Amino acid sequence: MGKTNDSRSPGARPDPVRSFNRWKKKHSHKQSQKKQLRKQLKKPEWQVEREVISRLMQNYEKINVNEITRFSDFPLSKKTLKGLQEAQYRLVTEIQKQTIGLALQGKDVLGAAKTGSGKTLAFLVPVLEALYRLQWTSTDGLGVLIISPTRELAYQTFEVLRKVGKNHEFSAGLIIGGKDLKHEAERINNINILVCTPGRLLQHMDETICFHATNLQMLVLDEADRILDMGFADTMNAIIENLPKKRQTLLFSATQTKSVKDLARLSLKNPEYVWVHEKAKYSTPATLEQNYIVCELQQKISVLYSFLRSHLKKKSIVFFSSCKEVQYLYRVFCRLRPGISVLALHGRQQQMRRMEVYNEFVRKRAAVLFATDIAARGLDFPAVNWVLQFDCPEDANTYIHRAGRTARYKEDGEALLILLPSEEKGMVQQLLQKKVPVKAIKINPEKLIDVQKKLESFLAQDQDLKERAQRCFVSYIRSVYLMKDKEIFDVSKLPIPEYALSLGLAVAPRVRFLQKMQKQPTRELVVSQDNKVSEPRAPSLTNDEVEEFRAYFNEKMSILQKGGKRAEGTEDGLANGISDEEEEKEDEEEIEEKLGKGKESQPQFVPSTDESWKNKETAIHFLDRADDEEEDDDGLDADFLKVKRHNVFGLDLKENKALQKKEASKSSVKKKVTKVAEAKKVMKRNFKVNKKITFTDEGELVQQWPQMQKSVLKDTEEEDDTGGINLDKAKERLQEEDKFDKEAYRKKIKAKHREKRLKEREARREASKRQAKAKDEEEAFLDWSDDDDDDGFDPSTLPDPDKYRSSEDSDSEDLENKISDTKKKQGMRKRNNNEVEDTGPTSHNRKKAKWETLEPLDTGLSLAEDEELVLHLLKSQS
Ligand SMILES: Nc1ncnc2c1ncn2[C@@H]1O[C@H](COP(=O)(O)OP(=O)(O)OP(=O)(O)O)[C@@H](O)[C@H]1O
Repeated sequence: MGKTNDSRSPGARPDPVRSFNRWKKKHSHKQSQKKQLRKQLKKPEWQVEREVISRLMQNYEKINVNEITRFSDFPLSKKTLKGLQEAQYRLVTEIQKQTIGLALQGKDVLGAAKTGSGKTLAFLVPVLEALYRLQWTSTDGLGVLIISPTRELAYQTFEVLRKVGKNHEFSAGLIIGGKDLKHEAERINNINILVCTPGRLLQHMDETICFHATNLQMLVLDEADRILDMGFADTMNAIIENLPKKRQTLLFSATQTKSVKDLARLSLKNPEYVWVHEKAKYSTPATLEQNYIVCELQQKISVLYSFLRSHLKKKSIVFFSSCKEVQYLYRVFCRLRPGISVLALHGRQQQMRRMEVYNEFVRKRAAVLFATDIAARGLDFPAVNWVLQFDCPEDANTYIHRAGRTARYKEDGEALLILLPSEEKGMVQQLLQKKVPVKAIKINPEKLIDVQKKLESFLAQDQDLKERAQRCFVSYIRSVYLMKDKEIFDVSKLPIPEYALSLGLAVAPRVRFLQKMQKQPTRELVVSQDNKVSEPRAPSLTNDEVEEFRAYFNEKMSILQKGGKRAEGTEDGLANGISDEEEEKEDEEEIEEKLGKGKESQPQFVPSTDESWKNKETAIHFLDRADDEEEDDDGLDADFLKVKRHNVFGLDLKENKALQKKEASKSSVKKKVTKVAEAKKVMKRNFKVNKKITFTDEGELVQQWPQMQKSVLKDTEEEDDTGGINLDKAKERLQEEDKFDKEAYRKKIKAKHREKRLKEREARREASKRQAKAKDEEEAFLDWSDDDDDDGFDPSTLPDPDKYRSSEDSDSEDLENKISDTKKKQGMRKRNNNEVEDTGPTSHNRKKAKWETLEPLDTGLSLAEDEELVLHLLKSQS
């Protein structure tokens, strides 16, 4: 026993626990060393990304269009692919297949494909990849510019960009008109991808100090042919000037521009033309069924109403040529209650309203949208069944874009074009040339519902609607008049009175430009005849002519004032074809053109030596233009008119005189002369105001005009008046002056009243005198005591004391006192009686009371004689 086991003895096995712990320690140390090493070796994320990018870029060259069916077949970033997948985009469309590869390779691309074929993604994918390739961050500023012709299209593109690019870190911004410029200006510098309309972009380029595009990598023009056409020419040229020359440019449209001149402006480098459907049989989607009907202008509204009544469960877009047509017909159709919800979209609406309408129409399953051409291009409303072209489009391209709002991306759709008999031949020909398969169909007359009477009754009740109808009328005629293709659009063939009736108007409004067009030769004749007469014509102007003359100035001034504010919103007008802002712009151009014509024609008519003829000629030109201006007025709101008219009277005559004196070339801009300016002028010339001074009877001088200041503050004011006007003092002085005037007025009134009172009293006295005289003495004798009023007492009614007591003055005095005492006593008693008898004493009672209170008079006669006397007196009284 007592045997111990020594574990440390040599040869004994080591303790496994201890050795494990030692191993564990070593191992963990090695692991941490390895970890540290790995950490040191690990590349930064950007570096890894760069490697991925370079691998992707190597694959760009290997892209084989024929092998691509899906987006994932392209060498795209994971972030873009994820975004596409999440938005349910997997298979590529033809235009995407053919252009994305080229764009990834950095080439300039001109892409054209039918409407609804997916061109938006064809440029958005390369946009995202371009910035990804460059590892763009928010601090790098603006990298890509996407320009759209309309606000709605820009908004739609921006939404798709947000959806597809949501996994990228770039910032994207939407810059369109109708929002606060300042608000946009604060954010614009942090935007990497900017979706915008041309007008608004240029405004920022001009007005936002820190906005620049020096780092721009890519420029995209959606609906490129539209953006590069004449309408946007100036704006786009200015924008391009601000962009770096070294950049990639992508142009997309369903109707692509082939103009070398247009493309030269963009300085494209060996661009790749991709016309996906160039060899296709038709230039419109195969799933789109297209028909046209021919009907008279006056039938069109009834046709539209009948169409809507038979398509209540469908979603339709109806295109009109001008905003005013949309505005009027929208209201009328809302009142007609066709049984389907009616919406309106046009360039005159507020931006918020436009967005609301856009979103509402996207959401609705069945509805009809009345629109101008702002909705013709690019908009991707889902599930539109019908596109109706109420007014003939400007050209075949506009037709294609309008019709393309239906039958998008493999969906079906139908398009119906309404043509006037005069438009049929030319338009159908154009469409066939453009490979648009349209078939003529006929209206079923049994299904046609005539709404003219209803419209007439609406207008009879509603003045505002009537005015809208008039504007609609003029606007439509003008749109036809301004169309370029005169083979299709012939304004002289329009049934004008019938058209007015169809709008509900009993009388066709005067369309002055048409009248002028018809009268042109006559006017010239008149002028040349007048030319032989030496009498100036101006004095023979009628009042109406003078009014028109004034209206011309007014309109001209308003146009000149508007001049500087046209940048914003230009895109909408341009997108409208012939509508809104474009209408106005064209009006302005027309006016300017006529001004120019006027200048040129003046020497022809005006003998240079005869000044009066210059005046006459000026008047003639103005009247010409006033004709046109009324046409413009049709397009303006009643408030503005009021404002304009208000301006007229301050300007016209001065303008007239100035124009008569100066040459026509200098007449375009006149500075408005204000009353203040005129007053200053007078002050400068040191003119003195005439005074009117009169003399009083006392020979005092009284200044009657200008009125003299009377208040005490006068002197101090004069002392203080060292320079300028002290407003506070002037106010104080006026208040004092006011008090002074009021006091004087009060005194005057008081004196007047006093005088009146005195006159009245005098009149009363006179009347009572006359009354008294008229009564005989007896009566006067009996009545004297009845007189309450001391003033009314007439001493002449008393018996002449001289007759009885001529020498007894003291006695007579006593008698008088007696009488007065008696009178006083009587008066007192009478007052007492009055207090007792509410009803008041009758004259009989009063007399009785008087007799009762009289002291017995000693006549010196016997009682019998006294009685005799009394009886006699009583008899004579009765
Ligand atoms: N690869 C795709 N897969 C599925 N749907 C697609 C694809 N590409 C586009 N689309 C859908 O097709 C519709 C039309 O696309 P998009 O608006 O880009 O046409 P577009 O060619 O630009 O038309 P437009 O000429 O009228 O402007 C959209 O609804 C879009 O979501």
